[in-house]
Amino acid sequence: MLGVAALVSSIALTLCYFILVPFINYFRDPKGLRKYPKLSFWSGISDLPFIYESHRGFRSNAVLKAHRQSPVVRIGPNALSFSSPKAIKDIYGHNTACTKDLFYQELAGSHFHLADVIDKSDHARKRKMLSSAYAIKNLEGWEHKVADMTGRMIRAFDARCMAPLVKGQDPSQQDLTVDYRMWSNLFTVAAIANIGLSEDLGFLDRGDDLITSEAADGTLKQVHFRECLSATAWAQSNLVWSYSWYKRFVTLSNLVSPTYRQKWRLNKDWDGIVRNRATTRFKRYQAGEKLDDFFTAILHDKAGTPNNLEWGEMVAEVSIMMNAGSDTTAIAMNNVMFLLLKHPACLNKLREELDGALDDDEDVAPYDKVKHLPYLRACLDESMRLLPPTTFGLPRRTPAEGAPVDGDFIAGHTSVSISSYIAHRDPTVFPEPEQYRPERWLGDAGKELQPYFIAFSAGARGCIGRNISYLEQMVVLASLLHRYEFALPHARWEPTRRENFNLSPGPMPLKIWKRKCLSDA
Ligand code: HEM
Repeated sequence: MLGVAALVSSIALTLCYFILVPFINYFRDPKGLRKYPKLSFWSGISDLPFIYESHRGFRSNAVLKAHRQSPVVRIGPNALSFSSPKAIKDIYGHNTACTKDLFYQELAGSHFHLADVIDKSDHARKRKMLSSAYAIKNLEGWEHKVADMTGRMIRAFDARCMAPLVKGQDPSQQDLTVDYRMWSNLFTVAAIANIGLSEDLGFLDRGDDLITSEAADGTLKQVHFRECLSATAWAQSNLVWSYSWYKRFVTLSNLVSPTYRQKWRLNKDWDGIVRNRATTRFKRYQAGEKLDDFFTAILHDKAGTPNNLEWGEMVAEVSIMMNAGSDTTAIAMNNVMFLLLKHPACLNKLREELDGALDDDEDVAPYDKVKHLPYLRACLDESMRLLPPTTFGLPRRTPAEGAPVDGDFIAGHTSVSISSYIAHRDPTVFPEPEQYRPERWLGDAGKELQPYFIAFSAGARGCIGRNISYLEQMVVLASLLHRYEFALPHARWEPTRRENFNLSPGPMPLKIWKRKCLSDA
């Protein structure tokens, strides 16, 4: 009898917690959020509709459609999405009163890293520690590492070159020898491992991403880097949106879903990859090796004074470096190649610029020769405008006393965000936003667009790695387009795309052959 009573009361309590309390809160509306249109009928009551959209694979596109009705959309009981470019400064600008939202805390490991730390002074400490390593003046120091990786990519691509494509024909299946999505990712992981940890992963020489993962007990095994990182992003980006329930969702998904079980297992392997990178590099430091890389900046300042970080914090910084430092740039590289192949007039114009700047026999484009090429930069920026690698609305939290956003007063402790995918489609700033038009970035008109370009976010929490990313993107794209021709499988070919935290394209098989003018030279 007692058992039945306990069961009934726990069901009643659960129903009350999940249904009654959210309903009451919705109608009480203490923050005045009910006036905003909702992403879906239930979005004011529960985060589950947003979690459902995540599983469908392209949240930002669903939010974009909702923004056609309103510049502010309620995407969860406590979460607003903005679309107006005016909201950028309020949410992300240098003087914003908003902080990173609880989202970052939920996803953090035992220690915060530069990207997920919430406390502003702790962030300032970390950013100061790492800023010299990432500074623009240090790019020269990293250029030879990027050049080395580009040279290896060229060797791999030379070996996969086919006979030129016959005009008017599509490549045959066996001629599609380069999965550019994979190769650009092998490149960025290998490059950041070299720049960040002085480690040679050999990915570009072998053409695979096999890497050692180290369990907490020291057991080692070989895993695939891309599979582990992508499974982690898939699972986390599906479930995190109901912050207070996230940890329970992780447990539950592990119990009931074989797919999730597999993803969380790969997530452990991802942690093991990071652990092994950190322990491997630390052993070299202990052995007295003096290495010029980001890890050195984590260990001590330029004068050699130790930073005395806890081991967990060092591992966390290695984690964000290997993650943010590889996935985003690889997506950007893939997208710009795709868009240029889809827009031959832009590709020809870029080739003309590159051929004017580079010698015929130059394999790897020297950064000095390409860094100021206006059309190259315009092609990259237009690609990151149309398809920003990181598409989701980066969640910020209003301060306790509330804050103005886009002319509205938003109550305290509310989650606010603006997705770059949406902001970059504002036709008042970017006319014909769905068109790939690098020309819009040229000259003074192009400079005026910069405050509305948020692929790297903005303000104090903007991307610290953007200079490294431009270095990699420019050198690789210039070198490859100068040396090769590429063809997509056919004229209407499109990649699959899934939005985890980044908008991740699927494989992009290409045919590749040497450019005639160069092979004749
Ligand atoms: C196309 C390439 C890249 C894109 C689109 C990109 C985008 C972004 C964005 C949107 C943020 C803000 C994240 C947030 O607020 O949650 C960010 C922050 C960050 N990015 Fe990047 N990123 C790129 C390349 C890189 C590279 C190459 C590195 C490292 C080498 C890097 C390291 C970081 C770090 C550490 C942060 C946190 C900065 C802070 O909070 O102070 N990123 N990035």
